[in-house]
Amino acid sequence: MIKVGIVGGTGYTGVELLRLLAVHPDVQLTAITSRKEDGLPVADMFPSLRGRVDIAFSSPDKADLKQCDVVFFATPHGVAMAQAPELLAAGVKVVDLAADFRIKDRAVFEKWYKIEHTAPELLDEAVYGLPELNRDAIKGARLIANPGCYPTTMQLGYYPLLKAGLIDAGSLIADCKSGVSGAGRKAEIGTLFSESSDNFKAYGVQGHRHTPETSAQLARYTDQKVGLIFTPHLVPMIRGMHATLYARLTQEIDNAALQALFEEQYKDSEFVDVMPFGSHPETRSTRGSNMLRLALHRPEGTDTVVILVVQDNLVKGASGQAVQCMNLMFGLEESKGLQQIALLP
Ligand SMILES: NC(=O)C1=CN([C@@H]2O[C@H](COP(=O)(O)OP(=O)(O)OC[C@H]3O[C@@H](n4cnc5c(N)ncnc54)[C@H](OP(=O)(O)O)[C@@H]3O)[C@@H](O)[C@H]2O)C=CC1
Ligand SMILES: CC(=O)N[C@@H](CCC(=O)OP(=O)(O)O)C(=O)O
Repeated sequence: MIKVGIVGGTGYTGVELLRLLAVHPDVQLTAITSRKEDGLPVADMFPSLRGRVDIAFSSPDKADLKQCDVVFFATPHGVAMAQAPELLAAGVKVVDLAADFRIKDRAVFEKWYKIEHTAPELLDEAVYGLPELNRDAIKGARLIANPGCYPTTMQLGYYPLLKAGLIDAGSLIADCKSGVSGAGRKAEIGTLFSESSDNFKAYGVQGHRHTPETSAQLARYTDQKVGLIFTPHLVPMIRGMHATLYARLTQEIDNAALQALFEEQYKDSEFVDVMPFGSHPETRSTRGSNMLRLALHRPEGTDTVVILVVQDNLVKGASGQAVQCMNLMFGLEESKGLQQIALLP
C-alpha cells in the first residue's frame, strides 16, 4: 500500500483528493493537515466521506508526513517549496498542486506570484505533471509540479498542431471559462453566491499567471516563438472549465487529416477523448471525472482551427491529474482509481 499524506485537506482540491484516494485500491490515507481543524475527524467535516475515511486532521506541525511514501500539497502557492526539501531528503515523494515548481525560471515565477522562491535548487529537478505529454519523466520523478487547470486545457488542445508544425505559434488565442470552485474555498467577495451567480465576467485580461506557465510549456514543442493571448472568465457554475482555442493554419490540411492527427496523438491516452469533428463538448460531460474532452472545428472560409476543450477543473484540472501522476510514479496503471464517469444531469 502507498502511504499518502495531504497538506491542505480542508480545501476544494484537498477534499477532491480524499474522494479519489479513499477508494483507490493501493492507497492508505496516512496523514492529513489543517491549521484550523486539528483533531477533527475528516468525516465530521465532510459527511460525504463517512464510512470511507477514518482519520482526523492534524495541524501541519504535528502531522508525521515523513512516514508517508508521497505527500500531496493542496495548498496555496508558497507552502510546498518550504517543506519539499525536507520531505525529499527523507525519501518522501512530493506532488505539488500549486505553482511552486511549475515555472523553471525563478525570476518569471517571482514576477507573477510575487513571492520569493525559497527552494530554487529544486526547480530543475521538478517534473511537470502532464502525463499525456510527459509520461516517461513522471515515472521517474520524486517531485511533481502538477499543472494549472487552464494550462492543462490549453496544452492538450494546442499540442498536436504545434508539434506537427501546422499553425502560427505566435498568434494563439485562448478564450477560457472556469467554474467558481477554481478560486478555492477561501472566502472572497468575488466568489460569494450573490456576486458570482447569474453573472458572467472576464478577469486577468492584462495578464494572468497561467500565461507564462502555458507559453513556457508550449515552447518545448515548437521552434517558433510562442505568442499566447489567454483570457479567463468566471462562469456561474460550481465545477467545470471550457476552453475555446484559436489557431491560424500555415499549411493546407483537410478536416479529416486534422481529426486523424488528434486521434493518433491521443490514442493511448485514456483521459483525453477526441470527439467527432464539429462536436460541441459540454462541461457536464466531465463533471466529477478525470476526462478531458476536445473537438475540432474549422469555421467556413477561414484558415483558422478552433479547438473546444472541456474538463472538470478539480479533477483533470487538479486532483485527478495529481493521482494520475502518483500512479505513474509508483508503477501502477495510470488510470487506477480514476475510472469515475461524469455525473449527469
Ligand atoms: N481549485 C481549483 O480548481 C484548482 C486549484 N489549484 C491549486 O491547488 C491549490 C489548492 O487549491 P484549492 O484547494 O482550490 O484551495 P483552497 O483555498 O480551497 O484550500 C487551500 C488549503 O490549504 C490549506 N492551507 C492554506 N494555507 C496554508 C498554509 N500556509 N500551510 C498549510 N496549509 C495551508 C487550507 O487549510 P487550513 O486553512 O485548514 O489549514 C486549505 O485546506 C492552490 O495552489 C490552487 O492554485 C490547481 C488547479 C485547480
Ligand atoms: C476561477 C478562478 O479564480 N481560477 C483561478 C485559477 C485556479 C488555479 O488552478 O490556480 P493554479 O492553477 O495557479 O493553482 C484563477 O484564475 O486564479
